[in-house]
Amino acid sequence: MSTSATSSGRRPLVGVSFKMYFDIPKTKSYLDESISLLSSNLSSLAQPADVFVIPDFVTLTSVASQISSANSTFLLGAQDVHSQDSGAFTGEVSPKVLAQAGVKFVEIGHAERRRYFGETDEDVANKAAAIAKNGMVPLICIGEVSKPKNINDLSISDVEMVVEECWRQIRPALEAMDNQAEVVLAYEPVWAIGKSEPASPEYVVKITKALRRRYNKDYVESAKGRTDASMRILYGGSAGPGLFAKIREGVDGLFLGRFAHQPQAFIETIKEIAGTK
Ligand SMILES: O=C[C@H](O)COP(=O)(O)O
Repeated sequence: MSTSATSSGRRPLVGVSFKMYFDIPKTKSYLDESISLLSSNLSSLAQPADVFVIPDFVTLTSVASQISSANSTFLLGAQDVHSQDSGAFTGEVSPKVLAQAGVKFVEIGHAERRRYFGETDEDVANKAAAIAKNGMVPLICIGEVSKPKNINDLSISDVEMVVEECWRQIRPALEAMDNQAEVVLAYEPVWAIGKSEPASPEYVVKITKALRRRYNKDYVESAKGRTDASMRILYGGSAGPGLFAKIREGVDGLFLGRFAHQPQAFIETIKEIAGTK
């Protein structure tokens, strides 16, 4: 796909994480089918989009080989990383090695890593800086833990409270990175992950628009040297085909999980985000 930007200056972005759902044969067959489907649909896409897949660490290099031997436009992601390039950190994975393996996006701060493995905002900030230093893009997951009580009738201060909770998770990372570094925010309300349906489109648009306003106020208009184009926002949390059109006002794409674990559903969602001719 070409690298030209959309009118917003931000290229659409969509990707899927396999979390720990796929075994080795499933990862291979999923990629084979998705690569073939994407390549046969590529010429019908209305605009260029960045499309990534995030396998587990064991299959990362074989997925990289599958992508490159098929000359596919898929980009590679990783589910986590350590903040140091090398050292005595048994069981961890180096950002330098991920970059050597061809990784472009590194997911950090996912709600499951925060909840089960104690990842903190400080860890996320250190990892974000290491990812950017190694020439990759941090995909920083943020989101409020609890569903607001009056979700269908949010006041300005309700929205501000959610944004504040998210902003506490992202600010240390933005401060730790070079101002020129590109970043992706995956806004995933924790209460909407792993459910049968996503947060309501109205809610997602309100929060994601407010997140972008906050970013522009704090980092673009304040002359901190960041640009509007250097941060893309994705929505994640039980997202799938049919959602993007309803929330496109607030986001640059989707971060998919279970509802893109069938290649056909993944490709359908990519087509919705890039548009078709
Ligand atoms: O990493 C992806 C997100 O956590 C969403 O997962 P899900 O769509 O299966 O809820």
